[in-house]
Amino acid sequence: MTEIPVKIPAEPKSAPKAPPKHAPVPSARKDTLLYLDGVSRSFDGFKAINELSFVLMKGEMRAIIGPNGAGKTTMMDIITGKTRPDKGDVFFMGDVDLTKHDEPTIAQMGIGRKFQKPTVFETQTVADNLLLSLKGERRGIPALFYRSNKPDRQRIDEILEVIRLERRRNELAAFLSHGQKQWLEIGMLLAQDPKLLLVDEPVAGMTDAETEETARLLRDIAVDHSVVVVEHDMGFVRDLGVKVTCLHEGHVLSEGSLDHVSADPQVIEVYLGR
Ligand SMILES: Nc1ncnc2c1ncn2[C@@H]1O[C@H](COP(=O)(O)OP(=O)(O)OP(=O)(O)O)[C@@H](O)[C@H]1O
Repeated sequence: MTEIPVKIPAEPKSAPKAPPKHAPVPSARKDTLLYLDGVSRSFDGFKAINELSFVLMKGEMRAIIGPNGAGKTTMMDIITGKTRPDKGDVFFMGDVDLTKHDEPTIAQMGIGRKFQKPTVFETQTVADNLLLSLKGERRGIPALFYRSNKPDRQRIDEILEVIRLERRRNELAAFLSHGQKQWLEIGMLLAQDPKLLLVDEPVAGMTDAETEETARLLRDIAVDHSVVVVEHDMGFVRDLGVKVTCLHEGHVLSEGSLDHVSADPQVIEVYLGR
């Protein structure tokens, strides 16, 4: 009997390895949430940010201090995409180049910013302010027409507890004190489930008791969030109990514990004016 030749398929050549989708994160940026290096930005020839390097690790809370005009706001503007740097690296979560994204995209990526002045919806209740801020499809739907589901209500309850407003949940935001409006706005940021919260001068205009409570509130939030707080109030910064970065002329002048920074002769000279 004639054997039918069986054609044995040739062994497939091992497929060439596909290049990794993303280049590996350089070790300097590994585990960083924010990584700024050599960042500069001028306005009409004036260097508001000058070779700024700043690193925030995942899960860290940092306080940023510095005299007026030190570049704190411009730094936040660069991180959030409001201002483009002239040069330098700005990375989020190790490998996301923030200089290539616009402001709405950066917010979507999980960088939430709270400006100094509270901007809550005064004619809505405290709970509805949070409901309207929750991440998801309900954005833009008037609270009146949106039926919250159980997970939403649970999340709102959790946030109300963090921001110390459980007992005010059904009151209009207009009736809150200035400090409570600030807390509500922090809660509205939390409702967006951000990876990083940037909080600009949260205690300006607050009573002493509110200021002390805000330090506790931010410490609670920092247990499971990364936070950058820009603040002038040194008592409050001390209560935060975190690493401090002092900016001056768009550059890091000193960094470390508040005791270390406030004992730095350069800081004493330029910041404390002594
Ligand atoms: N859009 C702009 N055009 C021109 N100059 C600007 C602009 N934005 C910031 N500057 C200048 O850059 C410098 C840094 O300003 P920035 O607001 O970042 O400082 P800051 O540390 O936030 O100050 P403050 O504590 O007073 O808020 C200031 O001299 C400011 O006048």
